[in-house]
Amino acid sequence: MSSNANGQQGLIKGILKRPASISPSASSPTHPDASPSRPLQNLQLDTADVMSAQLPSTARSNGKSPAPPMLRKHSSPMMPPFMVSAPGKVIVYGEHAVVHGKPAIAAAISLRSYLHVSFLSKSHRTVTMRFPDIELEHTWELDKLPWDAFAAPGKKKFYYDSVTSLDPDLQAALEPSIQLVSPNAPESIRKIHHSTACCFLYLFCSLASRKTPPCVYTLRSTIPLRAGLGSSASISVCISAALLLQIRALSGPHQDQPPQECELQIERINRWAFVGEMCIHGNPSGIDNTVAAGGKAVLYQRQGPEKPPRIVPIHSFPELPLLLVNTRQSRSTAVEVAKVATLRENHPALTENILDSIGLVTESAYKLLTSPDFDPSSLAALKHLGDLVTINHGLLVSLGVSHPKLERIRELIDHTGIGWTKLTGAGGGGCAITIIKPRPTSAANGNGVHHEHSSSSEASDSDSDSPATAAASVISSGTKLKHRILDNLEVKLGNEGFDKFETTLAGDGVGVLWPAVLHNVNEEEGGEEIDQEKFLRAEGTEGIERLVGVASARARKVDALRDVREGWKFWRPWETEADDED
Ligand SMILES: Nc1ncnc2c1ncn2[C@@H]1O[C@H](COP(=O)(O)OP(=O)(O)O)[C@@H](O)[C@H]1O
Ligand SMILES: C[C@@](O)(CCOP(=O)(O)O)CC(=O)O
Repeated sequence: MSSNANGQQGLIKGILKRPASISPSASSPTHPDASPSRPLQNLQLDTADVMSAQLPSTARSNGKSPAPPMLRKHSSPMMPPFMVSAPGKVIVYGEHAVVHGKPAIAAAISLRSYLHVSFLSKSHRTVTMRFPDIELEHTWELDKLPWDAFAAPGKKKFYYDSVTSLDPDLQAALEPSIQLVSPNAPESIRKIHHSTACCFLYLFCSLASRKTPPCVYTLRSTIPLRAGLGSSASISVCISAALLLQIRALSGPHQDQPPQECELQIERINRWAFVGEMCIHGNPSGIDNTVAAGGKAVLYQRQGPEKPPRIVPIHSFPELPLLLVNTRQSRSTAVEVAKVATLRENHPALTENILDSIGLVTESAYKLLTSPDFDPSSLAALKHLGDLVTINHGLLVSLGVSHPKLERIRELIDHTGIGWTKLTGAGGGGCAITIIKPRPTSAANGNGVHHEHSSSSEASDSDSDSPATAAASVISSGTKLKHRILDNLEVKLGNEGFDKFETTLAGDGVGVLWPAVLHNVNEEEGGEEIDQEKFLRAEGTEGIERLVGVASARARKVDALRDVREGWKFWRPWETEADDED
């Protein structure tokens, strides 16, 4: 790839492609997860030095061919901005039963948070958090942050450490800096701002250092907040990944990274994201950050109070088109969980049976997904997964955690025959998900409902679209019909006050755009830099996705499923595994 306008792109790519290197004289002990392929040994990286580090002449620009040697640019120490991104999640099977020890499956969705990191000249000595989704903006003076507390003997944590609880002394040391945030906001808003600020500062003070270059962290998310979609885990993963990249504690992402190495990077990000989640939630289960960091899907099962939960990645979970509808009905997870507990007290045998059945639903899905014969493109396999969605919803209704709005959404969607629908998460409001059928006409829901959209007149209508659409003949008529159904549905759902999102299930985890430059926009001039102001001005989900180079299959008018994310790189252990098998 050619270098960008300021000539630093090759250098930055090189930095990303190598694990944090050490000077030969460094005498730090070997850290626990060092491996021959990951010669990471330097445990206390000096961020300022690292961030102006020189590309070794052996670094390669694209993973294939050697890049021309580059000289250190003493006169231009400022880094171009970079971005990281992480997905939200849905529970596909097993919510509520998971509280009672049964397994659940959660998967990533293509709604994501995006964090833009830009650097200021050294004279600034500040760090700024710009989080407009919650109207939060704050600048701290770097020298006034409690670095000594975080570096004190017994307190200092390293990037490879596993931190499973927040340190009350460190929380107390952060308190004065947190109290500076939004002092005049109403109490309810201040609480949200303070927990987000705590998430950011705890990670910043743990991973960065006093010598960190002045930075601005700008965050925007396309994930609705507090709707059970893991928005907090997604931002925690972004913050963790950005800081770990800044201190060069991550290798890649790059194309030919072995699966174990991908997993190591994901694990490292995930550990710190869990710390961020603890700042926002107190006692998170860890499932949301695990999915946001690693992507795809995981099986999750509690193993009692003393043991850590069982978390098994499901790399074979297929990427599926998913319709997500937000009731916009606020609900409390605690209230819904308590409802099930009460039902269990009043009707122990019945409730236990329902919970067991939900456990069986999850196990059936897991068995199918991990079977050696599993063919994600087979209609029978998709129908099996879809039937399990329908059964799971019925069981959740029996537990009393649905809501009239969720039932209304299911009714509207079932009527179109477009897919299999269930509530997701705690219920009592929140969101519904629909796994979309490949061909809505032939795969109608089979319960005798008349499908207004499956008439032949509609199908032929869709074939005689405008010249522009017709020219995009790569879209099959089945897909056009599906789009038409979805468009009609959007109007109906919108009229009733629901928000509809067309997303993808089981996609990528954390992603990196380094530097924050898009190339196909303006190739001749070295691409277009995504600067902080453009990022802040982007309008809504569409504006953000367009700015950061995301083009959905639908926007590209093709039948393909996966969104194109131009320039973005991901750790995809499943892809390398698949390649190895070839
Ligand atoms: N886009 C965002 N910008 C800033 N903070 C966010 C954002 N998304 C989530 N958060 C933080 O996470 C909290 C929401 O977490 P939570 O209530 O668990 O909802 P969810 O189920 O979506 O994770 C917010 O109150 C805020 O502290
Ligand atoms: C109902 C439950 O199983 C899932 C709650 O999910 P959410 O809060 O809607 O993301 C509770 C839990 O697992 O802690």
